[in-house]
Amino acid sequence: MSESANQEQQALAAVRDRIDAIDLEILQLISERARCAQQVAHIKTGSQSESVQFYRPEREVAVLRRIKDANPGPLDGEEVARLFREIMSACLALERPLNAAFLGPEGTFTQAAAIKHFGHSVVTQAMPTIDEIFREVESGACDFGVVPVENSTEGVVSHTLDLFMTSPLMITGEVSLRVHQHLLTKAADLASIRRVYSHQQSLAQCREWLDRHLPTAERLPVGSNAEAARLVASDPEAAAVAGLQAAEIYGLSVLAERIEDEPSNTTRFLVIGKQDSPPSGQDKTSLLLSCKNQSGGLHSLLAPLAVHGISMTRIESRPSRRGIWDYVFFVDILGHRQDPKVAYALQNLEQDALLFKVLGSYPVAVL
Ligand SMILES: O=C(O)C(=O)C[C@]1(C(=O)O)C=C[C@@H](O)C=C1
Repeated sequence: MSESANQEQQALAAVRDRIDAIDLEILQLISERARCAQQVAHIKTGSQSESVQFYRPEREVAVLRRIKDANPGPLDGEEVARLFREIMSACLALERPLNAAFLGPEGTFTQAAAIKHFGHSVVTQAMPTIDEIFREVESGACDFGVVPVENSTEGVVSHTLDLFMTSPLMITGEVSLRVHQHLLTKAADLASIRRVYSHQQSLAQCREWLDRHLPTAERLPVGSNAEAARLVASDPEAAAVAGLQAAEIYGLSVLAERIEDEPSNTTRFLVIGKQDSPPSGQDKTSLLLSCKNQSGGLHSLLAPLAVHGISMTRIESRPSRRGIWDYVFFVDILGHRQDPKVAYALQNLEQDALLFKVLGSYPVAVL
């Protein structure tokens, strides 16, 4: 070995020794943190309160925001927050394992959203439909559910919004996920593909790519992308539009990567549960409203938001199913329903609205 190669080996060994020592220190500190979480659980279990809440969304975002603010680098803030997300997830599982229902089968973007929000220690439970996610949480069989609500390319998932009209569940969190779609198959080339399966939203997100590269293949909408991947695993003339997780789970190869028409394609998911979240300092509130069907009705209904200086981040209308041309509005505003300004505005809104329901206040997503 040359002199310079020898020096390089020694330098490398010295840094690796330092890394080994640091890892042991990190391990000691993580273990100490986990013991603190056990103490928290002990205090919570002994409390007089009727429903013990192990999962505290407002505390979790406070921890993640503090870590991001204190991050000295060189790791990126998002990256550091993701690491702490996992540490907290493991600590919570030690207190009490949490389970979350998602739109199955295994490998969907909804499952990825659940893991992004709760960390890998959450026990995810696949449900065949969005309705069943709601039912599973309503019955108490699952602590939380994760449902898709809107996509930046394709717009709202109207079925999810419709379910909020009748469900007693509340929104306790939101998750945004960059969605990359891939063409997964057992076929050797594009020419062998006769059928393309996917969820209808995903087919729509890749419409231009499919028109260009697979113009004659039949497009077959199914319940989820992962379901499409499962079907394709036994059909050599078919392809699925789905995420990488599905390729791994169903043993498919990726024939084309990132085939979504919009590179910034993002899907927003909501976390639903029996309670919403206490204030975290940076929150959103989702409302379900309807007004009298008369000219200027919506304008005057929303006036209290402007009067109290509250920002509206989203409004969607859906047929109310009470009569034709009768609509309900899904409105997101910045702030928590317990913030004084928001509370006043909501009081005024409630007086004028035909239908007024707070779907929940929840922390603005950190990751
Ligand atoms: O602070 C709490 O209430 C905890 O239970 C601890 C902890 C954490 O690990 O920091 C774990 C789970 C909760 O969701 C929030 C925070």
